[in-house]
This record gives sequence, C-alpha cells and structure tokens, in this order.
Amino acid sequence: MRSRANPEERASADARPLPMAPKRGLLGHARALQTDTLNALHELSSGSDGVVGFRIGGTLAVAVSTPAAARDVLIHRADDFGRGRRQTRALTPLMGQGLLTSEGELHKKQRRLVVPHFSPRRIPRHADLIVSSAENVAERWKRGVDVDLVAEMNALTMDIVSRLLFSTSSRDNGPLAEAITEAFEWEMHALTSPFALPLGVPVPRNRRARRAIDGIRAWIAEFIRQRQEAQRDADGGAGEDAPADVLGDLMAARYEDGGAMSAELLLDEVLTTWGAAQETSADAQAWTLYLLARHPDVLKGVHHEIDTVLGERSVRFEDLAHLPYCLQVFKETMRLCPPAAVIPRQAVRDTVVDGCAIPAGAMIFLNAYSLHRRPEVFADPERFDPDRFSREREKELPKGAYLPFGTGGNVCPGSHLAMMEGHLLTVLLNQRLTFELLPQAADVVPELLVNLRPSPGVRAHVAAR
Ligand code: HEM
Repeated sequence: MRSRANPEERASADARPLPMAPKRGLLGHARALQTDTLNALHELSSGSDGVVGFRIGGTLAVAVSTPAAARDVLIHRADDFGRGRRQTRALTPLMGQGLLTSEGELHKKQRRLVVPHFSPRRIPRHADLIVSSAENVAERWKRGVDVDLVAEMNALTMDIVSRLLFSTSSRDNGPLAEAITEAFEWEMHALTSPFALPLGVPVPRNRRARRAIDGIRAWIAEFIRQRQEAQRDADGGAGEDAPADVLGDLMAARYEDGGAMSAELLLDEVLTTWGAAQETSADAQAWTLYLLARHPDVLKGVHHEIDTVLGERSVRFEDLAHLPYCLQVFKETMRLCPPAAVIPRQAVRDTVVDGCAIPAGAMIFLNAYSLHRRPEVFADPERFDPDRFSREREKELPKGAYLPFGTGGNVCPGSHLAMMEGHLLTVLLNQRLTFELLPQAADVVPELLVNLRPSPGVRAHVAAR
C-alpha cells in the first residue's frame, strides 16, 4: 500500500524549478559580485520575482528578496538552512562558539541565557552611558571640525560598546581598540574575498590577524578573571560590588539547571556581542547623519521635534516616547541602507522557498537591501520618506517586508538596544551639532563589505548648532 506523503514531501514534490538568471561566462556571476556585490545582487533581485538562482563558479547561489521568501528561509524552513561555511570560518577565530556562529542545541541554550539581558525591560539602564559618550563627542566638535563621519561613528560606537560590556572606555585602551579593528578587517576579508586563506596559513595578513585575535582574547580573558576575583571578594564582604554592565549580567546568568556559562563560552559571547553590536550601529548612524544632511526638509522636522520636546536639555530614556519622528527617521534610514544588507545562509538539505525548489548546498543571499525596495510594498522606493514609519502606516507593512534585524530563531537579540541607541544618537547629535557635507561627500555610495557602509566615507564639517 502507498503511504501518504507528509505535507513537507508534498510541498517539495509540487515545487517549481528554480528560475535561473541568464548565464554569465565561465565564472558565472563571480566577477560581478567581486567588483560590486551590492549592485550585482540588486540587479539579480530586482529582475526577478523574488527568488532567483545564479552561479558563482561551480556553486549554485540564490538571491531571495520578497517577504514570503524571506520568511520561508528565516522562519518556516529555517531548519533547512545553516549559516554557511564561509561565515563560520570567518567568525570563529575571534568569536568562538558565540551566538553568531553556534547552531543547533548549543545555539538554543545560549539564546535562552543571553537574550533576556537585552529585552526592552533591561535596556533603559544603558541609556545614560550612550548619552554621555555622545555628549563627549558633541563637546569636542562644538568649535567646528572637518571629520569623516564613518570613522567617527565607529569610534563612538566602539566607546559605547566597551562601556556597555565592561564599564571601561575604549578611548582608554588604544592597543585593544587597534587590535579589534585589525581583527574585524581580517573577518571582512575572510567573508568577502574569494582569495582569503584560512587563518592557519602563515601569510603576513593572517599572522597580523592571529596576533590581534590572540591579544584580544587574552586581554578580555584576563579582564574577566579579574572581575571574577573582585566578585568573590565582594561576596566575601571584602570588596566593592561589580559594576552593572553586560559582562556582569552574563557572569551572573544561570542555565535552567542552575549552572553558569563556562569561562570559554563567556569570552565567546562577550566578543560576539562586541562584533555584532559595534559596526552595525556605526554604519546605521553614519547613514542617518548623511541622509539628514541630504534632506533639509526632513532635518527641519527633526529639529522642530527636538526643540519642542527638549529645548536645550539632554535627552533621557523617558523622552524617547515623545520623539517619534526622530525614530521614524532612523527606521527609514535602515530601510534604505540596512547595515546587515545581506543575511547569508546555506541549504543543508533539498528544500523549497516561496514554491521554488532549492537543492542542498545552495548558498542563499537573503537580500534585505532589495527586499526593502520592493515597489509593491514601498512606493517610490528610492525616496527617503520617514512618514512611511508613522504609527498608522507602519502597521500596514506586510510581515517580512522590513527586516533590518532579521526574523525567526536568529533574529537580532540586540534589536531593542540598537533601536534605543540609534534613537538617542539621532536626537542628541542633531540637537547639539550641524553636519554640512563637504565636496568629497558628493559621491558617497553604499558598499557591501560585511555591513553596508557609506563609501569612501562621509566627509563633513561639524559645528555647534
Ligand atoms: C543597527 C544595529 C544592528 C543591526 C542592523 C543588526 C542586525 C542583525 C541581523 C540582521 C541579525 C540576524 C543575522 C542572521 O539571521 O543570521 C543579527 C544577529 C545578531 N545580532 Fe544584531 N544588529 C544590530 C545591533 C546589535 C546589537 C547592539 C547587538 C548586541 C547586543 C547585536 C547582537 C547580535 C547577535 C548576538 C546576533 C546573532 C543572533 C543569532 O544568530 O542567534 N546586534 N543582527
């Protein structure tokens, strides 16, 4: 007797063949992707119904860019996809088995432990340190300076994340900040270059990265050890209580069985948080300042809201609910320029995405940049229009149409913190300063490295408002 196929099998039997982009030479689309990844992917996506296959050398790749297809990959069929070898190889040396690299049971167990520390209830306590880091910058710039906003926003978010994690400023530890920059640059090369060699191959770039990564892990491990020692003294009544930072939270966190994280995993999660939180937030803020400088009408609305609600006083967490237009600006920025513009996956078995058959091994490029430009969802998609995120209009967005933080089991655990940080910085920096783009900023384009960055930087004259 024939057994009845389960719904999964029926779905894959009914799947239509994957539509393929027109062929391109022996290397397929490899060259176009190598020279301009973002535009090559956008061209593939916008010429498709949202799921399109193409070749990178001998490998099948698929660009995904509709809400339904995105939800299949990230939610409904998430178990059919892994992170992909390249991502794991690039991130593991620095981040070990942290949330950005682990999978399966370990990933689930770590999420249960880590995610609650970044919940909407827990993040307001970080608002003051974000404000004070930004105030330091505003104070330094008030007499007028020419700067690159990309580099400066990276320094600012580096400072914020190191205070958030360890209660110490990255400005006080130059060698660590330099090593982190070196390690992130190597990760970027390993993620994006077809010529990247495994870290064990002793070419000069790898040797430098190895030194930087070993230095960072040793420094943070020693910092954790000292904090644990101080904690033991405090528990014994012989010292001060530990500062209330993310490291303290993670040290105190307990699994359901009452056990604590191993020293190695604690180190991995701390470095993962650093890696995931810093550059994404810097790029989001650099894009926000750039787009505001290009749209004086929107900037006027931002100034009006800030002046009405705050006047000259500093912003506090409680004010954010009364500054909705500044939040809309930040959200619209992440629609047009999502820092995580492409979310990579690899099919671990034959599967189906939005009705199309995807074979095991296919690389998936979930293309948020093109997803956020679907004209059927976002009319006149290239227009910078924060009103798209007014309370009423935002509610009408179809599920899966706006994914700056992904969705499903890997959704960004830092999204609430990132939104609060982006909101606070948008308010504070535009309250205190003016940003006038210099002629070199005339040709800024989005470039997909690991994140979507304004390239070659955003030169601006900054002065007190
Ligand atoms: C504007 C800032 C940020 C953006 C645009 C962003 C975006 C994203 C996206 C799209 C993902 C999902 C990746 C995937 O599905 O593979 C992700 C994951 C992650 N993010 Fe964020 N993120 C931001 C800030 C932060 C912050 C502040 C933290 C730290 C608290 C953080 C920690 C993480 C971690 C640990 C993951 C891995 C989650 C997992 O795979 O389980 N991110 N982020």
